Amino acid sequence: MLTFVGRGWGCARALAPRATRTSLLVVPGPRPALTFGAAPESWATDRLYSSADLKEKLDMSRFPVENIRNFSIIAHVDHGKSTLADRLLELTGTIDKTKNNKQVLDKLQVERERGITVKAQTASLFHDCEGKQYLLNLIDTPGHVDFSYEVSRSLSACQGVLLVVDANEGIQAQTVANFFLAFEAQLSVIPVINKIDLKNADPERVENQIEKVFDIPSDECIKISAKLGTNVESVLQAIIERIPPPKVDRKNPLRALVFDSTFDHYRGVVANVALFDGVVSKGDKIVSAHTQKVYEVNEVGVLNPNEQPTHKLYAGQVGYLIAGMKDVTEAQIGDTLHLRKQPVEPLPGFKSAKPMVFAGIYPVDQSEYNNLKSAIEKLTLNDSSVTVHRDSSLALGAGWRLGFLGLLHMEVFNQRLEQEYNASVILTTPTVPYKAVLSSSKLIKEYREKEITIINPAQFPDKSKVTEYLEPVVLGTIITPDEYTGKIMMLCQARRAVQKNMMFIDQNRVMLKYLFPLNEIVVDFYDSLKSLSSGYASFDYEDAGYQTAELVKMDILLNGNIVEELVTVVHKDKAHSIGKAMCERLKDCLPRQLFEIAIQASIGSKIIARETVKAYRKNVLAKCYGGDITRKMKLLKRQAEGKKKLRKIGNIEVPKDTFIKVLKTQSSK
Ligand SMILES: Nc1nc2c(ncn2[C@@H]2O[C@H](COP(=O)(O)OP(=O)(O)OP(=O)(O)O)[C@@H](O)[C@H]2O)c(=O)[nH]1
Repeated sequence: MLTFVGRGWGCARALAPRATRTSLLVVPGPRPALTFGAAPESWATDRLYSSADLKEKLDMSRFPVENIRNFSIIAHVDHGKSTLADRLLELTGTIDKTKNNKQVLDKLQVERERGITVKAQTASLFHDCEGKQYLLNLIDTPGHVDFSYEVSRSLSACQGVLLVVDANEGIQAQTVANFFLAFEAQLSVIPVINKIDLKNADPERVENQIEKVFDIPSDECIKISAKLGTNVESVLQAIIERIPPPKVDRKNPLRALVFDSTFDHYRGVVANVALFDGVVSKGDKIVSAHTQKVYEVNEVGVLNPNEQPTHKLYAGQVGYLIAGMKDVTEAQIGDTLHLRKQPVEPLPGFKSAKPMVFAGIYPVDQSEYNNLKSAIEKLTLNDSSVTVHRDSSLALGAGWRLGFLGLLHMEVFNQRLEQEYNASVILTTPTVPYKAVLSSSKLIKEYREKEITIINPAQFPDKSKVTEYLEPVVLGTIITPDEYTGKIMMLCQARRAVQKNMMFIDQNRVMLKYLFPLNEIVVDFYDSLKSLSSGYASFDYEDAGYQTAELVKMDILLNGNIVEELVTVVHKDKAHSIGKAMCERLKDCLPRQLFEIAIQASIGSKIIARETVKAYRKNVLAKCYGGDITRKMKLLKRQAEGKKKLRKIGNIEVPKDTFIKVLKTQSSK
């Protein structure tokens, strides 16, 4: 068993907002050094390092607690968090003002390619205002529901938030979810209406929504264009005036919360810390409350926005610390660090992750097992919301079963494995964690408990050995223009959802609450919702426990051989339509081969759907008339390389991406 399974040693966070929210249950982790490539040229690091006032800038004692503001920027996806962060970095001189500053805090390749934030990023800004020098610690957070664990974790280091709302789109589902995270953590909320430059912007309507839904007086809203920089100074002013300084005591012994960390191949763990009490300096001997291991602090500093060493860090401040932690298990997010001779009561830390979907992951080639193991270890250190269990399969060999917070999370993790670690993997059908109450005494003895959680469909116990099956449910929030309500209600019904609430948030926007079986929304609900509503509806969900369900295990077979990647658990009433859809989709995706292929969906020995792929011979040499042997050799070599990307099931060769394509249809029926 890998050591990082169930790293949620940490205790329930006292401040925990929305205890049931999925995102809260997570202990995210550090980024690897690989992601810290060269900083964008626009970063003014040279200026900071070489300027005459460098020494003065890095003396953190010049920021008394009352001059510190710790805040996060939270919002629905694409409402402009990272763009506002850019403007704040520019306004405070942290980065030079150039036209090239676009989401500079989104450092990962996957973030830049997808145009989304997946990892919260910290930056310390030095700001002079009315003769006082302020230290503003900004945390830019992701907007997508799959990454909202980053939001909840970031909030533990803050006293306030900027709640950014798009002036055209208005309040969306993640706006509501993020507001409640901040509200329940008792943080000051500054509503910022962004994109007022847009032609269809209607800031007054959004102000009214904010007043109605969040009970925040409309005159507290700040209207800006982060893109053009319009009125962003008012945001800086509001941060100073409306967010309280942290409540800390520098005279107490050191108490530092590790709220994030990265892994550097040369320096080991770089921990992001928020100091709740005391002071930490280079050379201090510190202790991890979790492991009780002692370390010497090699470096402390602030992120401005990249690392800048300082002499010390003081309570109330947020920065980084390097103390020679070399092993992945030493870098626990949520840990409390204290001085060796001054033990303290540990901070509450964070709850462990509660994965919403599980998928098997296997090396394409078993000889790559150890490389993949090391890549997964490093990446889960970077993102410890991923849970890892060792797994093996007859067809796929040794591998792991990973738990993710959603499908986008799974895709991003897979993309990062490929991009940052050059790993080539096979992913199996994502499944939600079902439960079974066992009736078979043999099984109860084997599992040593009556109620088991099933994260691998291959281990789904037969109906004859079970009293009942349970499926996870979530409370979903949908916000949509009124005209789409009817269609959306039909979609929800088709997904076996039960309506819980409905309210108008303004004259033509509706907020719907539904209880959904998790497996009905995990794969493609969001895509269907977006296409039904021409992109206008938004969706967010939180954990709502379990309900009984009639479940069956469904196999997909190719010429009688079970495709391990596609074994899935489905609701009894949907087995036929899902099986049929998967067979049809496989037929579309499978390349024709030299012989006929029968694609079948079965429940036990009962075949419930079938499709056939006709035989076909792909002769890559067909176009090579005459005797150009080098050209023929080239084509044959290319064909051989292509075969490496294939998976063999019986004698059938299946391209790796076929299964991912097929999975997309799984819950659409
Ligand atoms: N017109 C206009 N566009 C803006 C403004 N602010 C941001 N945008 C654009 O909105 C898009 C999303 O901006 P981001 O800053 O990446 O949004 P985000 O909230 O950080 O996105 P996620 O991190 O993925 O949730 C980008 O194309 C920005 O250029 C604005 O004030 N006006």
